[in-house]
Amino acid sequence: MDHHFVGIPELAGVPRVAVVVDVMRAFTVAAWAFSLGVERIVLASTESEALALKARHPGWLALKDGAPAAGFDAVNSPGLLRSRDFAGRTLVQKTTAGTVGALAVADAPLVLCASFVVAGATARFLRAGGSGPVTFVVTGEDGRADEDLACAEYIGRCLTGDEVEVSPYVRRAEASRAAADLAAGLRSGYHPDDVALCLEVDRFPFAMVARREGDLMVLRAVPAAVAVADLAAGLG
Ligand SMILES: O=C(O)[C@H](CS(=O)(=O)O)OP(=O)(O)O
Ligand SMILES: [Mg+2]
Repeated sequence: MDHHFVGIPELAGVPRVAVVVDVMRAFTVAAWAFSLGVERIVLASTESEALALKARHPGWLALKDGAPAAGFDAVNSPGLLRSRDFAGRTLVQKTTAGTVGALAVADAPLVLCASFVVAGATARFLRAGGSGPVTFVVTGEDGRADEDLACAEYIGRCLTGDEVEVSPYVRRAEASRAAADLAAGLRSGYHPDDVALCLEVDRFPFAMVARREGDLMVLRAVPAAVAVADLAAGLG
């Protein structure tokens, strides 16, 4: 099938089906947040928008990448997040690449956000819906981030339904510049386990679907068994 792999600056027009990939670390973090009880993630375009949303909605939490900052409740690190309890909370997320990529395709009829921890569920969700050709948004390094490209290509191969050996894709991600920078502690808001946590394949059984809800772009965890048609009917 004719999938497209594009960086954020290359996006032209509105894709029919978009899978936005950020392995390190936005959509690994998002998946961990859902596993820790977050009900929905609101994707914000700026840090000030994230803080304004939090201020307008008592009980909401805000997360951003980079160093911890006043007003934010968490950073973009799976290792730092995993001991938290977010039961029933709404989390506003703003990062450099991942959330920007998802907002760039907000008008697409179907948007999934993905990383290795939800790769299998993402592929099963798309196959159950018979999605057809997918536009993979490779969010890092203007489309050249190999951790994102490897994950996108892996999901693309899985869409054929064939058995796909994941280890070559994980090795590429492990050798990526983002992994090296993270491992060297060059990125802020970091835990030493972050690279390993971002390279776990299929840790979680859900896909992550982003949709406009009013004037917000909202990400939700959806069981892979829920077909696209059911989602459209509001059963997701
Ligand atoms: O937090 C991250 O890993 C990055 C920001 S940086 O490259 O580390 O400065 O953001 P993301 O949107 O998750 O790629
Ligand atoms: Mg990234």
